[in-house]
Amino acid sequence: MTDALLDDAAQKEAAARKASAKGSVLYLDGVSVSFDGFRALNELSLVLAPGEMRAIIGPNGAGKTTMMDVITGKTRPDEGEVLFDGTHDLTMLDEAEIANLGIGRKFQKPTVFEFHTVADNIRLALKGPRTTRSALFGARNRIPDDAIDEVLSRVRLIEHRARPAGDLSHGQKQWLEIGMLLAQDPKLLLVDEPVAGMTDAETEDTAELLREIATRHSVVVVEHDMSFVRALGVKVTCLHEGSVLAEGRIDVVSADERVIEVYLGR
Ligand SMILES: Nc1ncnc2c1ncn2[C@@H]1O[C@H](COP(=O)(O)OP(=O)(O)OP(=O)(O)O)[C@@H](O)[C@H]1O
Repeated sequence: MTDALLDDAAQKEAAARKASAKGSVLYLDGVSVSFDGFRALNELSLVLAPGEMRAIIGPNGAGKTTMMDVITGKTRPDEGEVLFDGTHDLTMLDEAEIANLGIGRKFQKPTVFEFHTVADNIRLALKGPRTTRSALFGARNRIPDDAIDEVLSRVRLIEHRARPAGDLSHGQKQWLEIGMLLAQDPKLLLVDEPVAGMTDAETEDTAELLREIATRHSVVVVEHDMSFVRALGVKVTCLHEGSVLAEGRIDVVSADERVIEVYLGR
């Protein structure tokens, strides 16, 4: 292709992306973030459709965490647009405001309340006043057990409801934390490396769990485990040096020479 044709194609792509902002749940366009002159995100653009689950892959330092930090308001971009639901400009909001809009994030390490029961962990997370005290002794005691059990069934922990969360396996703690997020009924769920440290069986169950979750919520999941990403069966975005290197079906992305060179072939 000539330079003129390439410019034309890039402009058409940008125009199509712009048009897709309206109906999207998440829209990033030309997002850049620098740390001391180093570009962690470099004109990153990404569009997530309502109800879509997207897997984000890419080598260490590609910008995956920084992208999640920008979406959740932890990091402000130097430039670029970040829209939620086509209307909310996330670059103007703080972390609490973004969480209240319905964006939930699960970090890699599970952070459950180890000394509380599994059921009480969900009780704490269900909508209502936010202090632990009021959650356990006040308003949230009136949350019907049915609501708690519904979440626990979804995350496969119903049989463990009365156990202290600290007794759960690593994988079960991850599910409990996902359950705590689901209890808040977020519109968009951001999940960072959910299967790191899990057994093969737990990894398979987590893929199934996320597929179920994606029937009711939009999901962005960052993960290095390619068999897990394959099991999700969703569109994949490979980041490299802060930009999208390749995007599409996993079999296409994983066969891309550039993806093999910078990531999979290592
Ligand atoms: N607060 C910061 N200050 C300086 N540099 C940072 C900061 N946060 C991230 N970086 C740098 O930005 C780049 C992107 O980092 P990021 O954590 O987003 O990558 P990643 O794709 O999540 O990597 P990994 O797979 O290792 O988690 C890295 O080179 C990192 O060192």
